[in-house]
Amino acid sequence: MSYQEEESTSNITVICRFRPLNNKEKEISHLSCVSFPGPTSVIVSSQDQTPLTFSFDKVFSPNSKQEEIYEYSAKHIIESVMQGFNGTIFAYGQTSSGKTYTMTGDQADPVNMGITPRMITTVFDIIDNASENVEFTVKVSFCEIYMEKISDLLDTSKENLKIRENKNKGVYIADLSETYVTGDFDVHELLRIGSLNRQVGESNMNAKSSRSHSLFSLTITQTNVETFSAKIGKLYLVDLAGSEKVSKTGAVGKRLEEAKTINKSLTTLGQVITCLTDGKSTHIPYRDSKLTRVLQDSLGGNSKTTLIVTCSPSPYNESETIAL
Ligand SMILES: Nc1ncnc2c1ncn2[C@@H]1O[C@H](COP(=O)(O)OP(=O)(O)OP(=O)(O)O)[C@@H](O)[C@H]1O
Repeated sequence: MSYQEEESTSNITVICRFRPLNNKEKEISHLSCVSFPGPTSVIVSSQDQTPLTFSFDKVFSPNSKQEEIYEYSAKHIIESVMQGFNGTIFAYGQTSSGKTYTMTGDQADPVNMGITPRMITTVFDIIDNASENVEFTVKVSFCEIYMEKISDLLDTSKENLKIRENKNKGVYIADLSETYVTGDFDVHELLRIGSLNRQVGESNMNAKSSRSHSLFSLTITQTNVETFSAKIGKLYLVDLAGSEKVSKTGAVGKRLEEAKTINKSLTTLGQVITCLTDGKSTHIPYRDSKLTRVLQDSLGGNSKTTLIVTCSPSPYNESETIAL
């Protein structure tokens, strides 16, 4: 996916976040291959070519805090979901670039907490402070897409679930469990349990690498008890499987097949986002992967999307950083 020198249209915000160098990278070199000339651009230096400048709606350096990322990427999405629209936040990047840290982080630590737990808390703060005329119901689903198969992370007996579409529900996953919740504690607990069920594997670059795309969703229905008018907003929080160069991750056999499937679905996501942002495409290839098909109603139309591209600042990963 390439996002160079382009402004995003209003419904899709693309930000880029660099994590600090990790110990393995420091052993190779303490130097970073990136510099930040301004809040919306990054320069990636390379040994072989002239430095390249990339522009995003916002670029976050390795010093950035979880709270800043949340404020910029997520707050406007919650407002939109509470008005009855759909919203999606993705983290996209190379293995070990900080996707899970950005999306989930340390749920128990207020400083290192990622976007998802912060959003959960905010949603229930808004509900608690809403007018008494409005009744809310909130339901949670959590699934993963692994090797193009959808499994329920909140009920592990449900595997290979099918995608369906009808006029009332739009595109949905048949039989996926939906758990009604009454407070943020319940949702944090479901997030914790579901995360433990996620497919992980070991690669050369990350001992607990996420090999699936995980999709955590909150559906919020608000009914005005005087007028009986209702609005429904759906929020998807998506932690994508790592994009990677197969040679570097040491993938063979099953891991190689995983990597190919992951890279194919990420390519489709890139194509869908490019079609949505260029404003010219008449055909959007949602059906080319399960991920984009499931998210069809949450990517196009009136929905709001933030794509967070996570990157390593190390020269060791410079070619992947440029490729993103
Ligand atoms: N911004 C950051 N600040 C501090 N530590 C970070 C940051 N981003 C990532 N890390 C740390 O780097 C390691 C790898 O991050 P993480 O697991 O989030 O990567 P990932 O992109 O989700 O990888 P994978 O695709 O393999 O699952 C973790 O130990 C994480 O805590």
